[in-house]
Amino acid sequence: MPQDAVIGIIGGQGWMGHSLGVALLEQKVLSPDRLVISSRSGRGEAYRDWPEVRCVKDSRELVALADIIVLSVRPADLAGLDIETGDKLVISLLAMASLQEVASQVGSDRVVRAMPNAAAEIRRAYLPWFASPQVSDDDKRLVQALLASCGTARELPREGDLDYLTALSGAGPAYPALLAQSMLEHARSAGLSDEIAREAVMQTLVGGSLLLEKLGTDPGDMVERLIGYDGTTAKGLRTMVDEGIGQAIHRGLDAAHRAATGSR
Ligand SMILES: NC(=O)C1=CN([C@@H]2O[C@H](COP(=O)(O)OP(=O)(O)OC[C@H]3O[C@@H](n4cnc5c(N)ncnc54)[C@H](OP(=O)(O)O)[C@@H]3O)[C@@H](O)[C@H]2O)C=CC1
Ligand SMILES: O=C(O)[C@@H]1CCC=N1
Repeated sequence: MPQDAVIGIIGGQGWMGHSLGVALLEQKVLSPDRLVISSRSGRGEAYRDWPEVRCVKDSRELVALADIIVLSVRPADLAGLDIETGDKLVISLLAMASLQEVASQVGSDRVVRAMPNAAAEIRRAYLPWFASPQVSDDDKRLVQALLASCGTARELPREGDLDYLTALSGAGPAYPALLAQSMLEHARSAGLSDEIAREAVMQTLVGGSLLLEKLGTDPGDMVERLIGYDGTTAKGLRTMVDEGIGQAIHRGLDAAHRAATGSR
């Protein structure tokens, strides 16, 4: 990254914006004097440890101060952004807004679409991104370095893949939370105390996910291995599969994907 490049995050007090801003500062990818953030409600608590971070209310002021602009407002607020970035590099974190929509809203052709997820808060997000043809190789290296501060960043070959991943990885903790909620309800109804039920569910999900990550094999192999073991777990797995858990997940991802593509 150019030593003196200033990054501006529009919506930098929000959930994704502050996760990225704080990650960049904590990992010293950026010094605080090179970060500018904007939010209509002014300076919040997110940057209290870095008083050198400039916080402005007017995003046009941010655009004037920054060399690279990150858009982290809600999709519904995109049309209300009254900014003109010239040919500055713009990185949009917005769901649903295409490269073309972002480019025409801000007036730059150098646009990257990235899709974080809420695990950016603990630097464990998956962050796929897609760049317009006007984005140079140097720009791409910089984008990769900025996004990698929040987890695993990956350039995609097609914009459509980003719409798909908005539905899948963009949801972050949502689908694990749904599974956890259902397991927790069941454990409570079986008479376990809330404390033990929560501990059991969380340690099972976290431990199981870490093991799958470490093994690096197809998760289907683990399902088959446990079905082959033919014990208690096999009974649970077979019943869940027969009851249509696979179809329910596919239909849910289809619905989220349709929402992510909007009218495109
Ligand atoms: N949350 C998530 O899990 C994920 C979110 N995303 C995407 O990230 C983007 C941000 O989402 P998220 O962080 O959750 O949203 P938040 O509502 O937490 O943050 C949005 C921020 O934008 C600010 N804002 C709105 N309009 C303006 C404006 N005109 N100028 C300056 N600041 C403005 C708001 O502050 P104020 O009202 O004070 O201006 C707010 O702090 C969204 O587009 C979403 O699609 C992507 C993946 C996951
Ligand atoms: O639910 C949403 O709209 C946000 C954006 C993508 C994932 N979460």
